[in-house]
Amino acid sequence: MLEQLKREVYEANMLLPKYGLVTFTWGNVSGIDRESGLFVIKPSGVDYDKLTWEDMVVLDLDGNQVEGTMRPSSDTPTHLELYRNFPDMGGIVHTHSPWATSWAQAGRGIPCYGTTHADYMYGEIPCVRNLTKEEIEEAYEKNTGVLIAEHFKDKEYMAMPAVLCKNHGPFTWGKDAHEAVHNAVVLEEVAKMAARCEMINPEVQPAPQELQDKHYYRKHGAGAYYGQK
Ligand SMILES: O=C(CO)[C@@H](O)[C@H](O)COP(=O)(O)O
Repeated sequence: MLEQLKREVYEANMLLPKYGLVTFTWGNVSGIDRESGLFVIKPSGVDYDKLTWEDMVVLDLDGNQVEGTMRPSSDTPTHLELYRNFPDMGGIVHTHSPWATSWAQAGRGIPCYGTTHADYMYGEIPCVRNLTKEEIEEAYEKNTGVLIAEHFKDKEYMAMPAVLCKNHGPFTWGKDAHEAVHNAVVLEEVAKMAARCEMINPEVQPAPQELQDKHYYRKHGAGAYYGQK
């Protein structure tokens, strides 16, 4: 079932250690087949050097595991919540990449200080609040997705394919698993540059809006914006 998607999602997962976004078994990538309403995700706790494409787990949008013997990623409920709320998302990545996770732990969004950021993400990369004690106890991973969905409701979420979850880490997305990983790599680079930028100049200001617009729209076309629809 969904062999091609499993291979794509497996290859996307293998890019996480390749680009230095994960240590040990941290992180996970999924991809969805909108026609069947089934998505594929990495199994939980499996070393990347032991992972195979046949290990990928298949679930439906009710969260039922329809194929695969291994336990799906512990973050599956978050991926599921995002796929259910955002129809243009074709692939989702979660990592603990160190620079992006540092901004998440600091509870700060990442301002757009330059064109590298502006080429991919329109404006400040948001950091959403902590979950409440009740939200954590009720359903931590699901409510992480609910929180992200609340933030991006009625926004052009594909113009800002990244979010930081306070005291946790980043999630990114794209039209497919590979684009979601590309955005995860960009996020980590941008997080590193922004942190260093503030170290070099604590008074640094975001890049002029016209420069941000020029770069974002040149790459994505006019009309794609991260604001109210
Ligand atoms: O965010 C977390 C843990 O805080 C997860 O991303 C783990 O780091 C990976 O979990 P599995 O995908 O292996 O279940």
